[in-house]
Amino acid sequence: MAQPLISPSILSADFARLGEEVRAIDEAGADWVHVDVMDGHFVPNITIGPAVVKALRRHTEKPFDVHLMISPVDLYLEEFAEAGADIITVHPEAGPHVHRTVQAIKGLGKKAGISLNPATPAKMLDYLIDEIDLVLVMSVNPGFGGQSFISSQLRKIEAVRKMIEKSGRDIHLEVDGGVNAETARLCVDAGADVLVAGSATFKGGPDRYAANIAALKGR
Ligand SMILES: O=C(CO)[C@H](O)[C@H](O)COP(=O)(O)O
Repeated sequence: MAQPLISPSILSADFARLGEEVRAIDEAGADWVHVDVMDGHFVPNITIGPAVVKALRRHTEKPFDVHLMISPVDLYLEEFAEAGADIITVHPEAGPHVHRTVQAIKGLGKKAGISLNPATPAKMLDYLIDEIDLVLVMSVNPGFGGQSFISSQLRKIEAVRKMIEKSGRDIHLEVDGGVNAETARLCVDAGADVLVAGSATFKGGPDRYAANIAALKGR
């Protein structure tokens, strides 16, 4: 399979040692660092905020791929941008004017992503595809790591890949949720070029990170 970029979700890292964990995945071959931001309102879990993103920034130069599962979202874009996010991904359901949210992210000089929940159709991208840098297909309902991959999302990945090709733009297609060495292959075959993996990266502890990332890349 083509080799995808791997963006380990630090949701599955040891939160008591987050800086070390970020350095360890960087050294183990992670391409990006995926930061899951949850507010206990848009999704039923609470994780981390911009202060933690800022504190982690000095531990790696790899791009910070920040997935905001918060509502309202517009209020916090600037803080995450200043904290060191490189890519900021939002859900269309997180506010009334998602096009404006994308413009705000771009206005902050950051790459903008749109995340599609399992029940959100690819069609949602029709009037956004010309503005964005990344599409994140959620292959679990957002909120928690360690869930099983929802295989109906493979059709959506294929549909989004076609939309990206038609747009002629350079847009990443990222998949998040239940990604392991086996589902990684299915996602890449369907058209994904970036894979988020929490459990499958961090399982077995730091000594395993390099092998886990290599397996996700299909090596
Ligand atoms: O966004 C997320 C949940 O909302 C996580 O990034 C995702 O679930 C990754 O965890 P795992 O690889 O363990 O499934």
